Amino acid sequence: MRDESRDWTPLHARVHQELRRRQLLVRGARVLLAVSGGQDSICLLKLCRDLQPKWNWTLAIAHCDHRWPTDPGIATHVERVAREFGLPFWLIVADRVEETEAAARAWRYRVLGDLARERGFAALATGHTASDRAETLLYNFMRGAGADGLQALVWQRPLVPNVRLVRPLLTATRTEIKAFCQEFQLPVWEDATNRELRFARARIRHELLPYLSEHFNPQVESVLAQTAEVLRADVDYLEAQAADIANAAIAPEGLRRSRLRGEPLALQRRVVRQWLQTELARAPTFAQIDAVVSAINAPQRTRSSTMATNYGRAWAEVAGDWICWRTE
Ligand SMILES: Nc1ncnc2c1ncn2[C@@H]1O[C@H](COP(=O)(O)OP(=O)(O)OP(=O)(O)O)[C@@H](O)[C@H]1O
Repeated sequence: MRDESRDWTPLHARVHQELRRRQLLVRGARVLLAVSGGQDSICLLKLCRDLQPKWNWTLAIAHCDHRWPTDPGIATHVERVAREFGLPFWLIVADRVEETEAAARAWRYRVLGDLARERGFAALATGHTASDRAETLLYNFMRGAGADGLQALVWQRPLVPNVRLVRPLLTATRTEIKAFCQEFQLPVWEDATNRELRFARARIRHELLPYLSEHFNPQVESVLAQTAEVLRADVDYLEAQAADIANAAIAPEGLRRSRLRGEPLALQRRVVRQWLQTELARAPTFAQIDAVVSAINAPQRTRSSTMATNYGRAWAEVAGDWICWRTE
């Protein structure tokens, strides 16, 4: 029998190893590929198709039509590509045009997750890359984020019951992927790639990263992606520690100070953030978290400034062993 892996490029081999090492997709899995038509997801499609005989996967393609005026033709193109690759294809068309990038993404993940579950796919695979990871890290860094915000774009996570979202290309940079697509003359729909660029992070991609690469480190994208990877493991560990403390510290009365005293500041902040997330109408700010953290060792009746909570405007106040909410 012919060994297909003889024709593999270094990228094929790397993705194959990552899949195995991280157990992203098991042998024989049913995998739905999210294909936008741009270079990243077309590269994902080619790689998965080539690796398929080794893994014995069942593959299919899904494309979401957002009905953006700039998009005509992409859905038909992706459908044609699916036919060329001999794979089943599903097209999901939006009922209405979403206004923001975030709303469009939320809709996309929802409908793709539903489709995967209904059709019995255990995984939905996307073409996110190391470059996406580096951009997300820089973008969140400049907007202000802790380790949690910087380690965005994980290799895999649950999407809906019985379906995981997996990102097999997270070590590949966009430059590598472009070269791969050119080498195999893959049918990339350029507009789809450009559409991916028009949103908020376009300037990071086109101005900041090239500048950093030229003046500081040519490997900046891979290095930042690795930073995200390291932070991911740190965050997982801290979250697990914080969850244990939160179980004992958070109660209907409020926050139990004796359980938090003596814990490292990193864990105190995490537990307080978790508490505030359930109590406040909006995501807590760094200043709000720190105000409550300083109340852990503060004298009786110390109070924070007023915050918009789920019960109206209130402040956090020290009362014996507790930090509780008080209103006028
Ligand atoms: N219209 C679409 N139909 C199917 N899959 C899509 C579509 N748009 C994006 N995807 C999938 O999502 C991946 C990432 O694309 P893109 O960066 O545009 O989306 P995103 O989810 O908004 O990413 P980010 O979270 O990095 O902003 C693509 O490689 C593809 O797998």
